Parts: sequence; structure tokens; C-alpha cells
Amino acid sequence: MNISVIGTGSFGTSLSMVLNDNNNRVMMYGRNQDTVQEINERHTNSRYLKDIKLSETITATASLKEAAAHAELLVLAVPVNAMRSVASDLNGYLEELNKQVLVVHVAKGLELNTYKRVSEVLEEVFDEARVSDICVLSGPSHAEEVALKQPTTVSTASLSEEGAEIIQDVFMTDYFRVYVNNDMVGVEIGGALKNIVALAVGALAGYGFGDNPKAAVITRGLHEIARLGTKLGANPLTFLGLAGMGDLIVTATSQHSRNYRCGQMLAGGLTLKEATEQMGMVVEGVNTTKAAYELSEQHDVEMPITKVLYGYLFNGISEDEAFTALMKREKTSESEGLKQLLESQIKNSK
Ligand SMILES: NC(=O)C1=CN([C@@H]2O[C@H](COP(=O)(O)OP(=O)(O)OC[C@H]3O[C@@H](n4cnc5c(N)ncnc54)[C@H](OP(=O)(O)O)[C@@H]3O)[C@@H](O)[C@H]2O)C=CC1
Ligand SMILES: O=C(CO)COP(=O)(O)O
Repeated sequence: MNISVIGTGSFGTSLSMVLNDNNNRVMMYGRNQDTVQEINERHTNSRYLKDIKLSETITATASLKEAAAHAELLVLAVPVNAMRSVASDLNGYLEELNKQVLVVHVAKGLELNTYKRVSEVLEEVFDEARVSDICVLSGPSHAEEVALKQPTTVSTASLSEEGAEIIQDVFMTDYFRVYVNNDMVGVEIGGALKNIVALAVGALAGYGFGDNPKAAVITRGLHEIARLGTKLGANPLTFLGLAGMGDLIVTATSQHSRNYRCGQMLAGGLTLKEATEQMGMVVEGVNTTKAAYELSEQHDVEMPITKVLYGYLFNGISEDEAFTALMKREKTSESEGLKQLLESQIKNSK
């Protein structure tokens, strides 16, 4: 298949390698002319994936129109905050070229201000005649490990059923295994909200907290994700899968994770601005904490960890205040919470 990968960052580059290994004709689009030239001439992308050699059959362009012209499938691998404008430009070129493509995005976050999932943004931006389906690919998949062909498993979901099955075929290699999931909302919410938990756990690590509080935040964080996700129409069981628990584990326990490392940097005394600038790559959890907190208020969903992280990131509350706020909450029942999730699932599936 002719595939254009939009975004020459960490994940766009490693997914291009997967797709190329699967005998697709891959063209990458990047806005940075130097990166495009490096990929074409040296077959490396040293800013994002050190010591990795790309196949010479992967080409790159700085022309979004050329990428649109090449594509039967568009893989959107830019940060959430760039998705609307990039998709809108692509839609214009598809219109001009009078063609239709399949679209899959891999971004993990919610749009700031609108609180929309990425597929909702894409559905809004692309004209119906220009896209055959809109899909998501998500799960525990650090770009650095995908590029090293470490065995990796992910989920894909789509608006209609066929899209996800095509994505499964196109991406699946002997080291990259793709599962179809019919819960678009759950797959996107799981991928987006695990970044909040990863930031919080990274901060815990940075302050020198032990394994007990980390396990507490990961487990109770997953409950929060499931609570908000279910309210938005997801199946709570999705959060036990690759796009939920799987991605939460890989992100909240790993030095590869930019969200985790950002939390560590904040605990080390950097400001949010300093930490994100120093990272030089997207830290989706920052905007998503804001969006998820505001969404939880709007939907009256209890998300204590998200609320505390929101206070820590944006209102300067200290780690002691954060812990007091979490540990001194009113007594509650774990089994009652699980029961409510199951009841929501029954309600959603009716
Ligand atoms: N890295 C990972 O392990 C994984 C990442 N993801 C998700 O994939 C998405 C992309 O992440 P990742 O590749 O890691 O991010 P990076 O920060 O590594 O790269 C982002 C890329 O997007 C490009 N970009 C940003 N804004 C625009 C724009 N307006 N127009 C065109 N290109 C733009 C950047 O260009 P430039 O280089 O010029 O700045 C860069 O090439 C995120 O939502 C992330 O959560 C999902 C799974 C794994
Ligand atoms: O989503 C990821 C792995 O699945 C990568 O997470 P970070 O964006 O925190 O690096």
C-alpha cells in the first residue's frame, strides 16, 4: 500500500520502519527541511531516534501536498495540538487532488478547550468524501523500542468496522502485533489519560517516594480513567486491555516515557516551561491533565489524582498538599466503585 506518515518525530519514524518492513511504500512528511534531508540522504533521524538506521526505501518530503498525493493511507503522527490544522491542510489537498484515503492517527491526548478525542477532531475536519474511515492505533509502544523491533502489541479501532481490519493487516509484522478493538472511545481515552498518571508517577519517583505510592497512583489512576471513559461512552473492559492497563504500565514505569520524565524534572525543581522545553519532544499529559480535569468537572466525575495533578501543574500546590488532599479524602469503598463501572457498562451496552 502507498502510505504517507505525517510527522517525522519519534513515533512517526518508528512506525514508518514497521510499515516499510511490511512491504508498504512509505513516504514521511516533515515540516523540518533538515530532518527531511537527513532521512533522504543519510537514512537516519538523529534528533528523534539516535543510532537507528532507516531503510533506504523510506523517503521523506517537506511537501504536504506530495504526501497527500502519494497516500492511500495517511498515518497522522503529530501531537494532538497540531492535529486540527494538519488535518485541515490535508483535507484541502485531498479535495484538490479529488481523492479519498483511509486515515489512522496515533496521538494520545485530548484537544485543549474542546476536550475532543482526536477522532472527533478528524471527523469534524475531513469532508466525508475524502476519507473512507478514521482509525486509531494505540497501546504500549515506546517508539525507541519499536525501532529496535522489540515485540510490541497495540490495539486499533475505527469508526466503521472495516478500517480497523485494514490497519491490522497493514501494520502487523512478526514483531508488531495489532489487535482489533471495537471501542473507539475507550481506546482513545485510555491512550490519552494514561499520560496524566505517568506524569504523576514520574513526579513521585522524582521526590524519592517508594513503590507503594506508585502502585497506588497507577491503580487508582486506572479507576479514574475508567470512570471518565465510561461516562463518555467507553466500555470499562477496554481499560483492562492494551490501550488501558497496557499503556499505563509501559508509560508510568519507564524512563522512555516523556510524561514520566517530565514529572521527574518537575520534582527536581524545573518549572513546567523549563521541563517541556528541555524535553524537546511532546509531553501530551500536560494539556490532557487540563482537558480531563475540566471534563471531569463538567461531567461530575470524581478524578482526585487528575485534580491534584492539575493543582500541582497549574496552581502551584506542593507535593505535601497533593498527598494530603489524596490521603485525607472521605472514606470510600473499592468494591462500590467497581460495581458502578459494571453498571455503567450494562447501561452503555443497552
Ligand atoms: N513516542 C512514542 O513512543 C509514542 C508517541 N505516541 C503519540 O504520537 C504523537 C506524536 O508523538 P511523537 O512522535 O513521539 O512526538 P515527537 O515530539 O517525537 O515528534 C512530533 C513530530 O510532530 C511534528 N509536528 C509538530 N507540530 C507539527 C505541525 N504543526 N505540522 C507538522 N508537523 C508537526 C514535529 O515536527 P518538528 O520535528 O519539526 O518539531 C515532530 O516531527 C503524540 O500524540 C504521542 O503521544 C504514541 C505512541 C508512542
Ligand atoms: O505512549 C507512549 C508509549 O506507549 C509514549 O509515552 P510518552 O509520550 O510519555 O513518551
